[in-house]
Amino acid sequence: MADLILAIDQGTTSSRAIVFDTSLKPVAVGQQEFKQFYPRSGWVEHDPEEIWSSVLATCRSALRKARAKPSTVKAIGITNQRETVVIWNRRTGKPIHKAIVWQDRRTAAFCAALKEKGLEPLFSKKTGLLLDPYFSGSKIAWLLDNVKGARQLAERGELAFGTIDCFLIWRLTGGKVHATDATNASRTLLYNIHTGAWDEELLRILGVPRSLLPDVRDCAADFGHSVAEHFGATIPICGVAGDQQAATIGQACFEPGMMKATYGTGCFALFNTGPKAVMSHNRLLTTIAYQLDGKPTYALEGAIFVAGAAVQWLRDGLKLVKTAGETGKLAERADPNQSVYLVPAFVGLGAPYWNAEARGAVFGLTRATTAAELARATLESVCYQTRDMLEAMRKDVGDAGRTVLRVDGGMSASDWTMQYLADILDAPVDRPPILETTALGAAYLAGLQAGLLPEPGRFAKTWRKQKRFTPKMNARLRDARYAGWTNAVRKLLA
Ligand SMILES: Nc1ncnc2c1ncn2[C@@H]1O[C@H](COP(=O)(O)OP(=O)(O)O)[C@@H](O)[C@H]1O
Ligand SMILES: O=P(O)(O)OC[C@H](O)CO
Repeated sequence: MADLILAIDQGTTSSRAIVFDTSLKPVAVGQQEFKQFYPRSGWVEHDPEEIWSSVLATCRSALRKARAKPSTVKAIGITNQRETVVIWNRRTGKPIHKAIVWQDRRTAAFCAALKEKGLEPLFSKKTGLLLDPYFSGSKIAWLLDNVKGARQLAERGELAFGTIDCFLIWRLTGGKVHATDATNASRTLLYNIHTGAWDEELLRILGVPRSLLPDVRDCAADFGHSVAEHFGATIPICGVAGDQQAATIGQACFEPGMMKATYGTGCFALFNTGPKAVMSHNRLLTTIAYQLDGKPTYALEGAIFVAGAAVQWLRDGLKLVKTAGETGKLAERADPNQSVYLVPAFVGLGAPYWNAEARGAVFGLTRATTAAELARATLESVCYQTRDMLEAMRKDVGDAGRTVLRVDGGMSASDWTMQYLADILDAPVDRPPILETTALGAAYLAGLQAGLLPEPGRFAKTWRKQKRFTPKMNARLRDARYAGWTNAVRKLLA
């Protein structure tokens, strides 16, 4: 039987496992949604035990569907929702609390207080990030301060922190390996992206003991072996990257100037800046896109918290549609003369606004407004937010920002949205045949390390587009539509 690679994609709303062959064709998929906990307004938690059991179940299901003999699975790649924090007891392996999810805003006041003290430039300079509750650092501090006895245990070296990749590696290796990769480390607010080390000064400011933190490795590296009881054989774990970085790899954005945007729960655009860390002057993030052979490649990133999540809200909250896919058809029926704008600030606004306290609003409603206009406004909001990000990027990198955008993720399946995106950005939008580029990126990293797949340059040549969306809207209409959006955001933030 031919060799196989198992990619684990642990996302915000579901865990997926995809078995790939060594030409990176998906052979079988397992997927399981898990529970979201919203204990208070703006708080979002996951149960780490459910994350673990869903990962095990989806891997086993994908391997079963692929009829894979355990000995033919040569490598495991892991990609994950980033920033989400788990802290567990090193002796028992038990988490001390639920995972605090990247969308969680409970540390907004804590971050604001650090900003008041003028500390944001220091954090930005070292980590490329902003003092926003989005990132792991303030969530770790919250757990240490709010879970009884946690700080003492941490100071005695009895606790371990990890983003989801790290927690899964710990569990898969039977507690032998406490490690993460440079892309996940670069999202914590604790990791110096220039020196490639945990930063003692930032640890001190946030009150995080060094003993909590994992070892940081390349994206293609030795992360230990999964113990045999999980999948019937010991399998090397050798590819790890945060999901947005894995999508950048899966989209083969290896050259400076290449850009991808992934439309899942949120939307995250990464623009490759090569071996140079470009610091944004326009409220974007600087992050590690990937690290191979000890050399980091950097990216500018725009992060939007709500993209597909707004479509889910239409489906599950308002019950305007039965499936996410119906929103495109509904939007087509909308009255072109109505100017309805939805600003989906359900958990605040990310790039380039970074307003943790903002909440969503709809503007321009009339008696004539129907579900169709609301659906259109929802899909459009994702495109306008991408334009906001791109405007900031173009200011940072000039005309290099006027590039083709490679898209992926569940929402990129919507032709209506992708055409509107090309129109509003005034840039071509390319969609590959496989929208699961996140898992593909993780599989590629694992296959690269296992010696099954070629170096990035040759892998990039295999990238194909399924469809290009070319801008068709006239400039006057584009400017008017976008001006309506910026006006709506201004009113919301006033
Ligand atoms: N055809 C579609 N049109 C609009 N939105 C869609 C469509 N298909 C899926 N989505 C949205 O995409 C998201 C799922 O994408 P996915 O990449 O699986 O997300 P995640 O990895 O964040 O869980 C959901 O929020 C869903 O509402
Ligand atoms: O789970 P996703 O695909 O929405 O991605 C979440 C991001 O990694 C958060 O930074």
